Amino acid sequence: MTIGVDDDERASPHLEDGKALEESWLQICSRLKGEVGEVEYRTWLTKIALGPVDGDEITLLLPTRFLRDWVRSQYGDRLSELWNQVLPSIRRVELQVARPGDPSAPALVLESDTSAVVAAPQGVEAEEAPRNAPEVRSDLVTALDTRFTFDTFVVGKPNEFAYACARRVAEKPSSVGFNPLFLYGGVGLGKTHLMHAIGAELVQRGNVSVAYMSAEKFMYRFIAAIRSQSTMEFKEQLRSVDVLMIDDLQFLIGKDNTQEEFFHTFNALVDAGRQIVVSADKSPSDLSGLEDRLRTRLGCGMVADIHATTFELRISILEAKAAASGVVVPAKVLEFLAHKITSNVRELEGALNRLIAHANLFGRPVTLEATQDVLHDILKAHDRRVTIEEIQKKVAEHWNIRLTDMSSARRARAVARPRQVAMYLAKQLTSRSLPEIGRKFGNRDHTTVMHAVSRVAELMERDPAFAEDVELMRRMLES
Ligand SMILES: Nc1ncnc2c1ncn2[C@@H]1O[C@H](COP(=O)(O)OP(=O)(O)OP(=O)(O)O)[C@@H](O)[C@H]1O
Repeated sequence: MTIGVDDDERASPHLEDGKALEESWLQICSRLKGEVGEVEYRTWLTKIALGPVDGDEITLLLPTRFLRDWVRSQYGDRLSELWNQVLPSIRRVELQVARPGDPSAPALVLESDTSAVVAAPQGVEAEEAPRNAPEVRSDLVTALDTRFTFDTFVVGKPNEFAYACARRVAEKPSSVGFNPLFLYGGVGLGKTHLMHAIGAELVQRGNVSVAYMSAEKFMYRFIAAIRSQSTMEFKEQLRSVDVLMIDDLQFLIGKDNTQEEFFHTFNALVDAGRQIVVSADKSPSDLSGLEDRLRTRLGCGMVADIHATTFELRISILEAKAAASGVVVPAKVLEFLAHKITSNVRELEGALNRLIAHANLFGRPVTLEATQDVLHDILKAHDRRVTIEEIQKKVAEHWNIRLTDMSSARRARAVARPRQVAMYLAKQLTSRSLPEIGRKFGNRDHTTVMHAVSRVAELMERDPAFAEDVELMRRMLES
């Protein structure tokens, strides 16, 4: 991290003036903030304190080894460049750890003493550099995506519980009953978004170290640490954070050693009062393939699921994203997309983004016709091939009624309710009109179908068990 500067290029040092040093640092901080963004800056760079200057070298101090390594790997070169630009007498930047909690740790007072501009950091851990020592892996953490905040997360029935839990953890990490927070749900429904939002919120409040990574990354880092015989450093880095978030935990199924390591890290952090947030595609009890003791511990805090989106939520998400893009997308187009693309938010967002990009590129307004044209391939892939007959058959089987009752006149609830569900699913999963659906259900009127659709939607809102049943049915039919 040393950058060379010719002697004659060096400006006269102003290091006898502590203020110059402080001002230079402020200037550097402000430039870094502009370059890396507020969230990154707060997460990593506000933890840096000025250390002593020795000749042409300045020492910067970080509270943990983990932070030092991270800052060194991500910002080391840039810090050197900036120091040299702002204060050319500085040619080298040294990063050191000032042990937290050490009573002799430096007060980091800027003095206008001629010999020591900054109070000597007595608590500084010397940079150990034994030959052949393994490199400490500092690329443990994935930076938070600044787009994924609570503000940009659209809340609706299917995700309101998970959202409330995430907010709670961001406000009061490690509260009883919320540690760990386990978020689960299908692909592309917002688990990662919520985790990043927790991270962003915590970082904004300050003074909390947050580590987010996928379970896959966790495993690769762990393997790399074993290979380079640096598992102690790996453990130390992980265990030094206040909040650890691991995404897509299902990846650890069948990876016994990594699970074991994760289990110990998990216990160490929870025992030390740190917060853990985990996401997966299934609930802890359904993650067969994970060790029992790990599943048990994962289910000990708060388990929150994110359900498949409803039409209303898809519309709200599309509205929010269209508004943020600045492109006018007519309500008809949004409704069309929300009807057609029901799989997950990622695909819905992808389709809208493509429309918006197209509109921007050609400067043409978004119309229903243009949408069908631009999204031709996506819409084709989403064309539902489920038939009303299949729906009737599956629903009848599930609720244990006769197939003929789908079109019979019987009105007993045990028969009428499954029939309504089948009508609801027919509306959701096929492109048939209400009268067409009615005809398939014993020549019923389209208003009967309309009533069935709204009745089922209403019941789903009121009764989560019923909603789960219907959702399950839908997924089975779609797959
Ligand atoms: N409620 C929501 N409001 C706004 N955007 C959302 C919402 N839910 C999901 N998204 C967006 O959808 C995309 C996919 O979400 P995300 O990556 O969080 O899904 P995931 O559940 O983690 O999926 P995976 O299982 O593939 O990891 C992201 O761009 C995210 O911002």
